[in-house]
Amino acid sequence: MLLQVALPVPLYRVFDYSLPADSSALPNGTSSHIPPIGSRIEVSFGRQTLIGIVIAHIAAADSDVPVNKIKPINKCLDAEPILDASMLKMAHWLARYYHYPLGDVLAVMLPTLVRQGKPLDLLITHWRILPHVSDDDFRANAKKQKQQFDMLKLHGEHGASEDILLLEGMQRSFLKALEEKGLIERYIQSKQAPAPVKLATMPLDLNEEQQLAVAVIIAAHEAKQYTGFLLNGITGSGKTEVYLQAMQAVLEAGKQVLILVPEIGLTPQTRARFASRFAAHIVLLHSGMNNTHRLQGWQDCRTGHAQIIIGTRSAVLYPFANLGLIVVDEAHDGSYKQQDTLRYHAADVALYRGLQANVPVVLGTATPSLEHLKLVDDGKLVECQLQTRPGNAKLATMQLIDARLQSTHQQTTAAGAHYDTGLTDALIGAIQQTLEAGDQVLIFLNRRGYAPVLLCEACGWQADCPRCDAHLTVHYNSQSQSNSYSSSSYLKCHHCDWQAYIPTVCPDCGSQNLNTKGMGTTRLSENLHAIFANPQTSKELYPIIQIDRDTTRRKDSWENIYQRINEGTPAILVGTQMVAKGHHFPNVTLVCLPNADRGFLSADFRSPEHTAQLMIQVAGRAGRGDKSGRVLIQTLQPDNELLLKLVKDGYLSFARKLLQERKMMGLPPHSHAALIRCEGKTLAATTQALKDAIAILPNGHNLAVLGPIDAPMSKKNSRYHVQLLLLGKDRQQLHRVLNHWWQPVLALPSAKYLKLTLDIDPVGW
Ligand SMILES: Nc1ncnc2c1ncn2[C@@H]1O[C@H](COP(=O)(O)OP(=O)(O)OP(=O)(O)O)[C@@H](O)[C@H]1O
Ligand SMILES: [Zn+2]
Repeated sequence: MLLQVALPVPLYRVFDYSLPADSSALPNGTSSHIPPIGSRIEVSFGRQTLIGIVIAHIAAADSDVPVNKIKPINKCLDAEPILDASMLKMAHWLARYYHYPLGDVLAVMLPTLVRQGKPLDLLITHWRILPHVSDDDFRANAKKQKQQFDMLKLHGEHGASEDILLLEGMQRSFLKALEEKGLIERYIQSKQAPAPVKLATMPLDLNEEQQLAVAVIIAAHEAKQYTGFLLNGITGSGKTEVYLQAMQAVLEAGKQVLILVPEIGLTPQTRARFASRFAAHIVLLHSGMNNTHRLQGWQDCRTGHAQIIIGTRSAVLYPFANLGLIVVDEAHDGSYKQQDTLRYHAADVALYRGLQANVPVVLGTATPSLEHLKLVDDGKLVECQLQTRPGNAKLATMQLIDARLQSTHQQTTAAGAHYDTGLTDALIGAIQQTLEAGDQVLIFLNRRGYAPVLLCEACGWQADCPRCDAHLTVHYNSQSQSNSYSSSSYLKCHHCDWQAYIPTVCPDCGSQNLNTKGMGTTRLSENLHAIFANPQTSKELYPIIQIDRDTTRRKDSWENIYQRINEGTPAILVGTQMVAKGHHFPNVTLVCLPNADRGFLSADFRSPEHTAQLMIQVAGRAGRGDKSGRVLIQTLQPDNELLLKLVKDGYLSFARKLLQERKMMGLPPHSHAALIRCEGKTLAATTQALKDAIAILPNGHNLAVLGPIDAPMSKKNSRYHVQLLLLGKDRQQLHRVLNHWWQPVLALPSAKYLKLTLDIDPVGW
C-alpha cells in the first residue's frame, strides 16, 4: 500500500510515498501501522522536509511512479485524522473550482501551527470573574480597574483567553491586580464538552416580517435541509434579532453556529451582542489573533467545544464538529473575497458548506449584491424581506443638495487668507441645527489623510508615487505646522506605503506656490473645527471625532471612540467606510455625504453598485433611535440618472435596473468571469505572456476574450500589471476551458519570471 499525499508546493499534483520502515515513526495511540487519511505526515521532498496531508491510500500498482523511486514517509504526526472526509471533499472542491493546487488549498485551510506540525493540544491561560463578585466590590476611585473588569465581564461566566483580552486592550498588570484582590481567577480551559447553551436575556418580540424569516430558517434547520436564504432587510430592520432567534433553536439542539462578519465590524461589541443573549462558549476568529490563539480556536471548532463562532472570511474554512447554521452578515461586503493566493469568496464557500452539511445558510444585508439577487431570480436563494424598522424608528429620507447652485462655504484664517471648506451653507446649516437640537451628525468622506494631491500652482507638478501610478496623499496636521518635517506631516502612497517629506518648494520649477487639492478626513475635521469653534477662544463647541484607519490604528482606539459616541452628547463624527458597516449609533440623526456620489462616474462597471451600497449603508446610520433621521447628499451632478434612481426609488429598484443593464451587456452575474493577471518588471514582458496565453486557447472555446489590457493601476510598487478577462455565458464551459488551458499557460516560456494568477468570479477589474 502507498500513501497519496498533498504537499504545500505550487504544483497541480499529489505525491506517492510508502509507509514508514518501522512503527517508531507513528505516534502513540495509532491503532494500525497506516497513517489515516486526513492525518499529517512528514516527508522528504527533494532537499526539503515538508509536512503534508494523507489524502488517499492506494495500491502500489496504481501509482505512476516506479516502485524503486518511491520513498517512505519520515513520520506520521497524528494518530487520528485532523481533517475528516467532508473537509477533504471541500479541499478538492476548492482546488477544482478555483483552479488552485490541492496542497496549497490545504495550506490556506490550516492554521500556521498545524501546518508546521505542532501538536494540537495546547494549554492556554484563561481569565474569568469569580462568582459572587459584583460591581459593589469596587471603590469609587478604582475607575480604571473597574473599566478593565467590565471588559472581562463582557465575556460572561467563562471569561476569555489572555490573548483575546490583551488584544481587546486589557493590561496584564490589571489582570494581576484584580487577581490579587480576589476578584478574578486564571484557569486552563478543560477539554470537557461545554454546558448546554442557555438564554442570558429574553428575546425581543418579533414583528411579522421577522417572525416569518425566523420561522422559515428554523423549519429548514429542523428538516435538516440545506436552504440558502437572502435576508434582505433595510438598515436597522433588526436582522441581528432574526439571526439570534434562529440561532437559539439551533443552539438548543446542541449544534454550532458560524457567524461570518466583515473585517472591520469586529470590535468587542460584535461579541457582546451575542454574549448578552446567550450563555455559551463563544469563539472569535479574526486576523489580529496570534498563532497559538488561532490554533486554539481551530481546535475548539473541530472538537465542538465552540458553540458560537464569530469570524471573518477565513473562518468559513474551519472544521466544525456539528455545524447547524451559517450566517453571513453584510453579505455584500467586499472583504469576503480573498484577494490573493486562493481567491475564494466566503459567501460562496458558506453556501457550499451549507449544502454539504445539510444546514441552512443566511446571507443578511440591506444592500444585496447583484450576484445574490440573481441567485434569488434563479431560485437558488430564498428571499426574506424586512421592509420596516421595528418600533418608532423610520428609515431616513434622502435629499440632494445641488452644489452647483450654491458656492461652498469660505472660511478665513487668522492671517486673513480665504479657503474653501468644501461644504455648502445648506449642509452647514443642517449640521448646526442638528447639534443645537442635541443630536449627533455623521459626515462620510471615503478618503483618509489631509488631501489627496499636492500641486504646484506655477508649473502643474504633482507629487506622485515613484513606484505606483498614483498621487501621494498629503498627511498633515495644522497643530504641528511649525515643523513641516515632523512625523505628523508627510506624503504617503496609500498603495505601497512609500513615504516622503513634504517639499517646501516645487522640485520641478522651484516655485514656493505649492498647494493641496481635494479633501481627506483630516482636512474636513479641521474645516469643521474652524466652522464650529467658538470664535473668541477657538475652542471646539462640539467634539469632532475622526474615524478612519489612521485614528483607529491603536488597539483600544475604536473602543474609546465608541464610548465617546455612545455618551450621546452632540458631536460631529467624520468617518471613512469604516463607519458604514453595521454600527448602531442611536443619537445620529443627520448623515451628510459631501461627495460620495463620485463613484457613479468611474469607469469600473461595478462602481455604481459598490457606491450605492456604501451610500445606503452610511445613510442607514441615521435615525436608528427614537428620533427620525435625515440624509443629505451634496452633489455636483444632481441630474445623474443613477443617483436620482437611488434617491427616489431606493436601493432594490436601483439594483434591479443595474442587473437589467448587466444582462443586456452580458456582464456578470449574467455571465461568468475568470480574470488572469500578469505581474512583472516590464510592461512588454507581461503583455507578451498574456498574448501567448491567448494564442493557446483551445479552438471553439466560445468565450469572450478581453485584453490583454493594463490593470486599473498598472504600475504598483514598481511592478507592472496587465490583465486578461475571459467571459462565458455558461459556467461549466468556462471551467472546461480553464481545465485544459490554465496549467499550460503557467508553463509558457514567456511566463517564466512573471507572476501569473487566476481569479475566478473576480470582484474588481
Ligand atoms: N422586534 C424588535 N422589537 C424591538 N426592537 C427591535 C426588534 N428587532 C430589532 N430591534 C432593535 O432594532 C435595532 C436595529 O436592529 P439591528 O441592528 O439588528 O438592525 P440591522 O438590520 O442589523 O441593521 P444594519 O443592516 O444597519 O446593521 C436594534 O437596536 C435592535 O435591538
Ligand atoms: Zn506607491
